[in-house]
This record gives sequence, C-alpha cells and structure tokens, in this order.
Amino acid sequence: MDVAASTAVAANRGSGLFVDNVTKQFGGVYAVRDVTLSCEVGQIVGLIGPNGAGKTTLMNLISGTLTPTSGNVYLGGQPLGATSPETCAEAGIARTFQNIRLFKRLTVRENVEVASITFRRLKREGIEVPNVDEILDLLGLSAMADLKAGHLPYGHQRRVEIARALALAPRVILLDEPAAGMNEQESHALISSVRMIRDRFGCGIVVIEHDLKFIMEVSELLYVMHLGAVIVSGPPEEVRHDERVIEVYLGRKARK
Ligand SMILES: Nc1ncnc2c1ncn2[C@@H]1O[C@H](COP(=O)(O)OP(=O)(O)OP(=O)(O)O)[C@@H](O)[C@H]1O
Repeated sequence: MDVAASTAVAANRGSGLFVDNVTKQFGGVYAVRDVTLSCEVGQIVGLIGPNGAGKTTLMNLISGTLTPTSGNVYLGGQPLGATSPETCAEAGIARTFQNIRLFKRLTVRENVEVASITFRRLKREGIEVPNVDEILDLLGLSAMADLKAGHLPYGHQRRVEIARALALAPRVILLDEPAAGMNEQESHALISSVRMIRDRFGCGIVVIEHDLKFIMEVSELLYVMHLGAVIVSGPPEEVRHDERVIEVYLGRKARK
C-alpha cells in the first residue's frame, strides 16, 4: 500500500476526513470521478489542478453543498451521508469560499461573532466555544476588529473569512484559494497563520490554491486533480517532479 492509501485508511478509522471513491456527475459531465482523499486531524493537505479540474466541486461535496452521485465522505469514521452545509458544520467541517462571502457592513469582530453564535446553536457537545479575541489575534486582525469588513483590503477580508470558519470550531477546515489576491508578503504571512491554526486548534486543513509556491510550502500532503480525477498524490517535493503533473501544468513531457 502506498503512503497516500495507508494515510487514507488511517483517517477512515480515525478522527479526520476521508473521501472514499466519490463521483459527481452533472448530466454527462464527470466533474469529480472516483476521488479518494484523506486529511487527518492536525494535517495540512493541498489540492491543486488546472481550471475545471474539479477542485471546487470536491469542496462542495465535502461541505455538503452538493451530494455525491456515488461514494461517501467520512469524518471521524462516520459517514456524512447526503447532507447540508448546516449538518456538515455540526459534524465539524467549516469552509471559506473562492468568492469572499462576508457581511461587509458588519465589523470584523461582528462577522466572527455571528459564526460564534451559529456554533452555539449547533449540537456539538463537549467542544469548547472558541474565543473570538484569540481567533482575531491569531489571524492578525485584532487591530482592525472594529472596522467594517467591506472596508478592508482584499487580503485582510480573506483572513476574516478564515477567522469566521474557525469560530465554528471545525475538526477539518476547507480553505478555497485563501491566498488569491494577496501579494507575496501577505501570502508568505498566511503560511505561518495556517500552521498556527493547525497547531492551536489541532484541526485538519484542506487548501485549494492556484499559487503553486504557496501550496508547495504549506502542504504536507498534496493531491493533484485533472479532468475530475486525482492523478497524483504525495509529499509536495515528490509531486513537484512528477511527469504527469508537469505535463498537465506545462503541456509537455518532463525532460529526463
Ligand atoms: N453545476 C454544474 N453543472 C454542470 N457542470 C458543472 C457544474 N459545476 C461544475 N461543472 C463542471 O465540472 C468541472 C469541474 O469544475 P470545478 O469548478 O469543480 O473545477 P475547479 O477545479 O474548481 O476549477 P477552477 O480552478 O477554475 O475553480 C468543469 O468542467 C465544470 O464546467
């Protein structure tokens, strides 16, 4: 059994996320085809692929926005089943979106507090209510906590989205293009924040990102999708040199 497959089996039994042979068809189009993926609690997993590879559809399947045509998503060894974003949050999955979805007229703190109120409504016994101030501090947002979210630069709005997802005390958090629109300095700082989130909250983190420098540095395990399927998975250093990945990204065979 290879590394990815053995990790997947461990996650299925353990407390992490396990996507088991999931397919999503829209009519005749296979947006996601037979995808198996795992993210253990405490692990940072990257997901890359060219436009249309199926990454967002996969995120939507994990977070309950879409229902798989076949296959299952497990969290902590329990199938999530055909479910909604609300029940996924209840199970412990939170996400951010490619297109930012903040309450722009509310302050940064209020945006995070709204999520905190949602968390209290969820039936998640035995899980400590996350501290809003601590989350703001972790994301470097304390100094702008009382500013309207819509007035912040784009990179900071992305951080507020992450803060809001963290207020749901997720076991696994899905970050959809968190570095989009950030300059190099901001995306470098985001790498430290993602690691701190993992260390402080002990959650699993799945990151979709087009910024290859960012994803190679932040991920411990990387999956590459193409035309709906996972074509390669493994440590970023190995994936980076894989011929199939070079071909998909650069449209040519790797030189020997
Ligand atoms: N609701 C839908 N109906 C029909 N086809 C869809 C639907 N959603 C996605 N698709 C198709 O599924 C495929 C995968 O799309 P998806 O958005 O998941 O890719 P992606 O890897 O996230 O791309 P990008 O990096 O551009 O966001 C594409 O061919 C897309 O056109």
